[in-house]
Amino acid sequence: MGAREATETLLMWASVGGGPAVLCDVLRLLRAKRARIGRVLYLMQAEGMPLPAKADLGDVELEQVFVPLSDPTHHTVIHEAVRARVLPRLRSLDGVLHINVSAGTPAMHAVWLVLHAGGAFPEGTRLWSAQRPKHGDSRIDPVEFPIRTYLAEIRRGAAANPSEAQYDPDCRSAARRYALETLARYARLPRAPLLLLGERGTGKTRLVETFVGHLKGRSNVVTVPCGTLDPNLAMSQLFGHVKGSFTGADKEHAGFLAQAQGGVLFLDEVQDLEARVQRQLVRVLQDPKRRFRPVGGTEEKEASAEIVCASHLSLEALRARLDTDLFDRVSLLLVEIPPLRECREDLREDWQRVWREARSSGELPQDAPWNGAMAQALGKSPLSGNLRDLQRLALILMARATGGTGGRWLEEGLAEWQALQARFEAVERKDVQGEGDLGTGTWNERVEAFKQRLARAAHNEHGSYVAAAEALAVSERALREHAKGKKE
Ligand SMILES: Nc1ncnc2c1ncn2[C@@H]1O[C@H](COP(=O)(O)OP(=O)(O)OP(=O)(O)O)[C@@H](O)[C@H]1O
Repeated sequence: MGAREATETLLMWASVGGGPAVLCDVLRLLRAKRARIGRVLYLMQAEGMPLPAKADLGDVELEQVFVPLSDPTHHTVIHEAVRARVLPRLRSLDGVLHINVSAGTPAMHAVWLVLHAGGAFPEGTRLWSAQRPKHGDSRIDPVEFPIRTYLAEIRRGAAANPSEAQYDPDCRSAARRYALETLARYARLPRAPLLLLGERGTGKTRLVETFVGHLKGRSNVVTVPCGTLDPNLAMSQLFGHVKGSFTGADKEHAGFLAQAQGGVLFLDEVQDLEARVQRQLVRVLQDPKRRFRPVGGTEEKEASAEIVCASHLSLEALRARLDTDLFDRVSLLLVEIPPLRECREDLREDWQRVWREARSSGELPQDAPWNGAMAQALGKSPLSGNLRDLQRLALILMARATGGTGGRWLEEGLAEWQALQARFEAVERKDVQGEGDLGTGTWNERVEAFKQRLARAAHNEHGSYVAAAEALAVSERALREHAKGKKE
């Protein structure tokens, strides 16, 4: 078979014990399995290891890749070396990649399998296990351990113990790095309530459920989207109730706070809690043991839970919506998660993460598509829906890529996303500016209401009160006061 026809690649370690004979054996056995190997990436731990004779290789091109290993039995050392020296070479491959996992130490086998499970190799990669017994014939068998098995294992582990931080604290943008570093510092403090503010879709919920839970060493994170609590039952939903405490309470109910015992109670959109619940929470927060009384109960219970709150509102708007005592207690430690438009240096990484999560089919590329037009479109979009705008783009592109709409799916999908974005951005602007609705009341009340909307719109447009005040040549304080609806 000529090298021009053969498009498949074999990747394997140079066997220290077996030498070139192992490679020739593997090539022969793969050929018998109808693999059309035209190229071999031959990984060598030390320079000067023997190579097969040209005649034994025939048309197969051999590319030596020197991967120095200080310790070939150490998983981390091997993993790092392979990531740095081998994976970048795989970008240029066409055709199927075959990997012989058998040559090398057990640590090397494990690294191939983990990389495969993590999706580091091109779609369609085949793993092989080759054996050369002292007696009898050599053989090569497919590694029968499908990726799904690993992934299921990883997901099971992650669900039971979400210890992996989803955010990369080494992010590029100064704004996000500052926020994450502050969050990490604060989250390590036991029993200190934490408040996260950030626009919708900046990933607050995910951050609390993974990063904060992990930093606090508490895997049990009970998330309560406060707006979903039933106004009549909110007290019981949060603090529980005893049997018979109200009509329909035919058995005792523990409530979210008790469920978060020893873990984290995450109150998302905390301003949506009704006033009575807010008052009750004040009591819980001022007690280091987090004691509370279930509805209808006489005895207090103790929930040694950490409390984290989040809101998409600005600090000013949150202050206006929360009970003052509650606001004072939950806002002791504040972290503001910046919107994506203030972290554009991280955009490509964010896009890659969102793509990987949204990727629903093995037919789709593992790596998020990227070109100049996309960089430009994403770079200039206000991305007011934050990660959700990226999710929309991923879904539009995926629908086109899998829908058989031809080769221009990327350009056409991008144009479709831009058109939709324009619609959503317009809705967002109207929402902030209250376009078409000039309110009711006296002239002065309407003027005040209008100033409030103007101040909020300026904040939204410029990303912060400082920037908005500078652009409009007004004092930052005045702008904040207007946004709060406070008269001068
Ligand atoms: N690091 C991440 N990588 C990929 N997707 C993410 C990441 N963080 C969050 N997401 C996804 O982005 C979306 C928004 O995240 P999340 O719900 O955590 O944001 P939020 O700030 O709590 O917004 P909202 O209050 O609107 O729910 C979710 O669909 C979530 O799954």
